[in-house]
Amino acid sequence: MHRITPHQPHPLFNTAATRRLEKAAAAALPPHTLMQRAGLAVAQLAQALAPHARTVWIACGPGNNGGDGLEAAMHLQRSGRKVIVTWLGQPDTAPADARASWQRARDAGVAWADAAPNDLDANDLCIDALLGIGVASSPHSPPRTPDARLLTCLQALHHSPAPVLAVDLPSGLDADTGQFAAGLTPDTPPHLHHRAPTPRHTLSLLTLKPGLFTATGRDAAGHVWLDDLGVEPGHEPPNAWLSGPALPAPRAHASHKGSYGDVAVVGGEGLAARGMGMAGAALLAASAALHSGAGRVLVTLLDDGHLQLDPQQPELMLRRFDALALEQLTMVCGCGGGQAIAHVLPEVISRAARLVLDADALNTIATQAALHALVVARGQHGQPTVITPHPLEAARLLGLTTAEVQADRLDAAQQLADQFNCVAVLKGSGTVIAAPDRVPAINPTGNARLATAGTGDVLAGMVGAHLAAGASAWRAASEAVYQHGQAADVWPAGLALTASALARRVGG
Ligand SMILES: NC(=O)C1=CN([C@@H]2O[C@H](COP(=O)(O)OP(=O)(O)OC[C@H]3O[C@@H](n4cnc5c(N)ncnc54)[C@H](OP(=O)(O)O)[C@@H]3O)[C@@H](O)[C@H]2O)[C@@H](O)CC1
Ligand SMILES: Nc1ncnc2c1ncn2[C@@H]1O[C@H](COP(=O)(O)OP(=O)(O)O)[C@@H](O)[C@H]1O
Ligand SMILES: [K+]
Repeated sequence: MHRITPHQPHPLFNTAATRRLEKAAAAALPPHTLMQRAGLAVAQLAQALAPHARTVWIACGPGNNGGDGLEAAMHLQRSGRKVIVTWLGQPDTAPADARASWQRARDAGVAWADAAPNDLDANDLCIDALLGIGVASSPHSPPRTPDARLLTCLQALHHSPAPVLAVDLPSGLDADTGQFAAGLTPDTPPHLHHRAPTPRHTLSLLTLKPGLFTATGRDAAGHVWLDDLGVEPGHEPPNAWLSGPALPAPRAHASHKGSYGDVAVVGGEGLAARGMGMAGAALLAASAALHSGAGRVLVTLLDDGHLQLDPQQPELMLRRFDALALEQLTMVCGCGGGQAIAHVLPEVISRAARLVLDADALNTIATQAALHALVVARGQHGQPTVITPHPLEAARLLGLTTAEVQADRLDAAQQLADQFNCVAVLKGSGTVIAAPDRVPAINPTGNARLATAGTGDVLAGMVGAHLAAGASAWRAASEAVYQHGQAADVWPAGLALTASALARRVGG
């Protein structure tokens, strides 16, 4: 068993793949073995997380997730804990493994209760073994009204003053998408709790599931642990990867600014056009490219030559659009581009050597099929392209609603990559990186301090710098996304994270 950190990549397996692995492993082992291993792992982690707990309340659902909880209850009771179990199953209808563990918990003498004890405190522990990968959450399956006792237990776990250890998954969370099943979403989003959140842990069993790392999964899961129950994934291919850090890229002594490439940022509609000056977005992207190590950074502002120099960043070279040698440049196009970006997009998409499309470039492409076709053609000509939409921009590109994009972020990112024939970065908690014919990746770094205007522009500039230095579109996107999130993760407490400060720190 080990805690999952962003320091190395991990394969992720969805429910169907996990079920196949479970079936193959179970067939090769004596009956009940996997549940015994799962329950023991849960009990061991519970002891480690709450060594001084007076009471351990274990909420057990009717299926095998509940069985894991019952098995853990037996171990914890035997080790001298005060264990209270609420079991929503019935001996005559429970799956065979869960029934066997119920019997073992009974024999060990655990206490049974209909609901959570009302005297739990921060030193105690709750174990959430209500629902695991068996949760039926497909939007296509008929809506079901969850049973009242299940909802009461879920609420008790959600509002518990004691830390919560979830078995396999936070109950109700879909392992594939990181969204809660209908009717099982916690009532108060964590950011609206007016108290320090209680620690949450999830012990994922057999495999790590993608839903733990994207959409609402990160908040729900808390710290993620894995116990593979002694089962190797064998020939089962992962459905996604949790990204790891970039390989170090030492600079040769015999190198010069030309070795690290030229980035040109095009965007920043001027104030005169529509009364909405957006030069800042382009300057943020340019600053990030500079601090990420680009050899030279050019900036083309779509402001009719209003700004001639950024005195804060004299390294940035302002250029008129017609003075750019597009075929030699890594272009970062769209940050603060407004409507003005439409005039330059056809040329940029057709001619740029390497290209990052962000923000208003994407909004414009979403409305013009001819531009979409030009992006697709870049892939056919082997010209690297990365698109960096947030969920609303992704929805516009795909003709979906934001909710539909968020409902299955891995699938949405893959659709973007396939439809636009390029690397797609779907931003947000658990940013997804996808490319045609490649297993997608979920980024493990970053946090909500990034939820401030301009951080997306910073990311676009960073991707540009990586591309300019010679990385493939995939590497440029995944390394930049990782480093962008990592900068936020190590951000000093008490210091405001603003986009311009982030841009200055991204190079380490
Ligand atoms: N995979 C492995 O290798 C191993 C798996 N193990 C463990 O087994 C777990 C999977 O067990 P599982 O298949 O029995 O499903 P589980 O999560 O208990 O849920 C099924 C129950 O929930 C109910 N239910 C479903 N949806 C609902 C809803 N929306 N609202 C309300 N109720 C809903 C559903 O009701 P039903 O649809 O049958 O009426 C059924 O009663 C897995 O996560 C891991 O912990 C380990 O022991 C060992 C190795
Ligand atoms: N809650 C969050 N957790 C992790 N990353 C976040 C969160 N909120 C925002 N981000 C990141 O911050 C950036 C915001 O980008 P974007 O929405 O395009 O902002 P802007 O257009 O203001 O620059 C993205 O990289 C996104 O992944
Ligand atoms: K659970």
